[in-house]
Amino acid sequence: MAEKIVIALGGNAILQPKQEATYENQYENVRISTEIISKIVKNGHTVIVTHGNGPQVGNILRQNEEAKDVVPPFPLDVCSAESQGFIGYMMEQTLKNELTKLGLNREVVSLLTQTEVDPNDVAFEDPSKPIGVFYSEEEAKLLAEEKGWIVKEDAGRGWRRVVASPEPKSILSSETIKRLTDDEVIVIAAGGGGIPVMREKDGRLKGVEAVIDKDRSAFRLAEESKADVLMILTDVNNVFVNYGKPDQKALGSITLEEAKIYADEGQFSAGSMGPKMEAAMKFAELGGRAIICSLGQADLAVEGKAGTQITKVQ
Ligand SMILES: Nc1ncnc2c1ncn2[C@@H]1O[C@H](COP(=O)(O)OP(=O)(O)O)[C@@H](O)[C@H]1O
Ligand SMILES: NC(=O)OP(=O)(O)O
Repeated sequence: MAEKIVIALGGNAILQPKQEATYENQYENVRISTEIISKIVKNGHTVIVTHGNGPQVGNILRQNEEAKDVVPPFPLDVCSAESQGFIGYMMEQTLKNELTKLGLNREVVSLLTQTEVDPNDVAFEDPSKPIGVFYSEEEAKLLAEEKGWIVKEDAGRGWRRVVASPEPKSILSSETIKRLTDDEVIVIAAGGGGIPVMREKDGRLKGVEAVIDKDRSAFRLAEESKADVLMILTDVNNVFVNYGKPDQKALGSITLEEAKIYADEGQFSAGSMGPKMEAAMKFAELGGRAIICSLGQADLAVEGKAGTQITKVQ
């Protein structure tokens, strides 16, 4: 059965933590991702692709700060737009090339997308979104002192700069995205969670200095574009219970009720699997099928043969 699938690509799909952030490295990673996505399209499904931008937006912000005496720096929402632009460019180009290789002549378009947030969101008081590269605790604390950054430990992987990450209220171009997908166009949208914007009292839009979590905005995108499937791709084949312990167990097909029990037990870490499971559970609550799996098993997972699959009822 042909389905409309929102595919959210994790940060690792664009840049692995130990890789240098060169254009070439990121382009090749994106090409590998789009090679797999093109197989899903070949199997007859409609896809909307979204992606993270944590490492990239952090690096762009840093470039702005380091060059501030030569070129005036841009605010974080503009850095977010820049990262969405360059990742979208790589994705649009590689996806088109991979589809052509498979003999598919499909239109691919990358939309610079704004995401509305609430300016009074409590998240502004407690920055939590890691961006940029990883540091040792010592380096991070030194940078925090020198540059006035807020730094935090990132899910056991090292220390990173953090910025505010408000909840996405709505994806501003979701109606257009829906129309394009109804017309069989493959859309890349809301990259990096979308550019955070707020509405002034008179209704005008204004940029907000923050970075939205892409798993949360992927849920909004799936909800608003009326997708059948929300698929979150990361670097593990499945979600696990007792992750990292000798008795860890991979989750296959589970119900929303089971997922809620595991979430209440604290099985999903706040900075990594937590937001993915939160998005997946919200989507399952709406009656859709949510999948969390690795990039390499994405096409199998769509057919229900891999990954963690969450639905309201089995
Ligand atoms: N319960 C769990 N099951 C599987 N992976 C988990 C779990 N808890 C934490 N993780 C970690 O979550 C990571 C994926 O989250 P993250 O690195 O933020 O994803 P991405 O950057 O791909 O969006 C995995 O590499 C794994 O180390
Ligand atoms: N915006 C965002 O969530 O990016 P990452 O997935 O790269 O952290």
